[in-house]
Amino acid sequence: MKSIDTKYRKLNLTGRFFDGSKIYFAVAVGASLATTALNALTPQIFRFSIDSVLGGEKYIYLSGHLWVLSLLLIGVAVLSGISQYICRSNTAMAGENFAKNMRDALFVHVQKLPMQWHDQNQTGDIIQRCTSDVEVIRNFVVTQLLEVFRTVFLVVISFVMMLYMNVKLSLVVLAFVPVVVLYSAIFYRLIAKRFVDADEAEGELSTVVQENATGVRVVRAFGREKFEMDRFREKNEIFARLWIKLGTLSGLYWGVGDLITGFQVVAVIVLGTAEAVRGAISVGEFVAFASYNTTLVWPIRGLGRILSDMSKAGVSFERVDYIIRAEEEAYTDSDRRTDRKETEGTGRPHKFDICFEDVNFAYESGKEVLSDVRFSIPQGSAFGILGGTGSGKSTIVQLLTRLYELKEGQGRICIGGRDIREIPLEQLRGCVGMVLQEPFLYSRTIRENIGACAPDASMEDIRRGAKIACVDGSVMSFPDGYETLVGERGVTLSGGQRQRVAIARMLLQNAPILVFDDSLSAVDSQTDSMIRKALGDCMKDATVILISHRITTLMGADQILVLNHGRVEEMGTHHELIERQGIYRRIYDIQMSQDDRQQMTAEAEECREPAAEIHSDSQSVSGDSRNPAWQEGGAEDGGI
Ligand SMILES: Nc1ncnc2c1ncn2[C@@H]1O[C@H](COP(=O)(O)OP(=O)(O)OP(=O)(O)O)[C@@H](O)[C@H]1O
Repeated sequence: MKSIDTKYRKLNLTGRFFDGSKIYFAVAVGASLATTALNALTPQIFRFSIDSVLGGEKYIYLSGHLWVLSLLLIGVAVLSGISQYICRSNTAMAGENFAKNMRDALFVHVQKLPMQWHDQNQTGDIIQRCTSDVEVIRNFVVTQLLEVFRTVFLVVISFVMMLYMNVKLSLVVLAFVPVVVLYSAIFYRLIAKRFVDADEAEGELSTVVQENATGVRVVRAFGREKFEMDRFREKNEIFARLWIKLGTLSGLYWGVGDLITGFQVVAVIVLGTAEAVRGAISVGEFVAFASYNTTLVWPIRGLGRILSDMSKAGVSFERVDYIIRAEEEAYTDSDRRTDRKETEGTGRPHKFDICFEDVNFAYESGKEVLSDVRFSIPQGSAFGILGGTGSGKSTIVQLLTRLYELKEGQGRICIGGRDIREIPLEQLRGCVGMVLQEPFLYSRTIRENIGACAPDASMEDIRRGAKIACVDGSVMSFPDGYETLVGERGVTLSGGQRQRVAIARMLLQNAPILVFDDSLSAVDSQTDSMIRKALGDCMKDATVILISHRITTLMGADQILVLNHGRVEEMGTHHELIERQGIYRRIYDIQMSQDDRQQMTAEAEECREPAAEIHSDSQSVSGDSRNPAWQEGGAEDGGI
């Protein structure tokens, strides 16, 4: 039952990806059959040509018309060439369309898969499923499937001709067919499992390469080259060994196959010669028969290749289907609405206060990461979150944007009084601008990176965002300015520059809720303070969530939440928390040694006379002090 279901899914999937290519495929099949039919005529022309010379009385009428046979041969060759061309060009179009549809569908689907799915699947393996597996399927569906049609037609047509010429010899040929088919089927079963192993080994090898290419700095910094080389060698060894086994098996298949077909050809030649000597068959007929036999032998032998390709394609189908089958992010009823008008209760929220109500959360691994988390953030205020590594700070913002979903009974998160599960995902995420500690930058120019979320942004807008994020000066110092190409994941920029480019990108998104997830960690305290001041100026209405390990980054927030092992330990303003003598106070004391306090005072003084780059950046940030909370933070920085 399961296998019928799987086969049906495969057919369904194939049909779906053939959209727009069916006509090309049909023309290719038609042209291939025409070529086969034309080729089947050639042995008959040879037969009549030979018999007209050697065949005596019976064919005497042809001897004066050999030129007609020559013309026929030329005509068949020309027509065969034309139909070959039509077949190949249409096959290429059908194949490329098919693969394109498949890649499109996979890419779009992967975009919609939940974070849990991405957590459980390796990037290298996903890439392989979307590229080489698609190629294997394309190759089979377009090339081999066509071959199946051609083979069946060729076998039928050749066999009819052979039967027509000599029944006894035809039966000899026929006797070998089940042997070859059975042999191919056994081979197919043997090889199928090995293809699964080889494909999986390739996925693992790709993952090692991908991880090393992206993590090259870490590998070098920790001197992990040898370890990584050994890891690669091990995977490479397994991969090579599996393909060698496959190659050996294939060699055995073709060797034994050659032997079987060799026997068949010998049998036909010996018996055919005897029949010709006996006069039961003319020399021309014998030559034509041998020719049909040869054309018949190869496609039947090719059945093994078709079956082995089928097994490869079957494995690749499973792997691609694994992605297609994966459920997309949990969409609520409101997500499915096509009418995205801003009607009450369905569209984008109108208010942006945030409320976490008794939130408990665990990832797939099962351990509870957040327990009874309860807090609210009024619209337009700044909210700081402080907590140790792994205390659940990032989880809070991942839940806010529904990158991970709260299940029934795990509490509620509201924006503007509405449960976020009722807000369409697109609208929800459009409301929240986020900068991560290690922001991802595209391998494009800085201008394109900053404008990535705002396609209509002008150069002026881009520079305004960059100035607020205090990165305009650095960018302008590059020879190519905003056209500077950022290497993969921004490797040509420093960590702090990457964070600031990401902040500029977020600013252009114009979101009413802004989340800074430890996103000022790579900039120095002075620049951190400058950026916060500039942001405070221009983001007066935004609801801001600041996550940081640095008390100076958080102290100006209206409320600060201290998270300890997923629980709310303390909450209040900086002054309240200092007075409380709890964890916050202890961290404050550790971070603010007397020396630091003095240094901070000096830095704050300097802030009033910023360094060249920062000065030029900050000067361009216009406006008065409009976000009291943030400005207060700046003042406190200065005041200590
Ligand atoms: N995708 C995930 N799948 C499973 N567990 C996760 C996942 N993301 C985080 N965790 C676990 O959840 C806990 C909280 O992680 P989280 O990233 O929220 O902490 P954090 O306070 O932001 O830490 P840091 O300050 O180091 O960034 C950690 O124990 C972490 O291992």
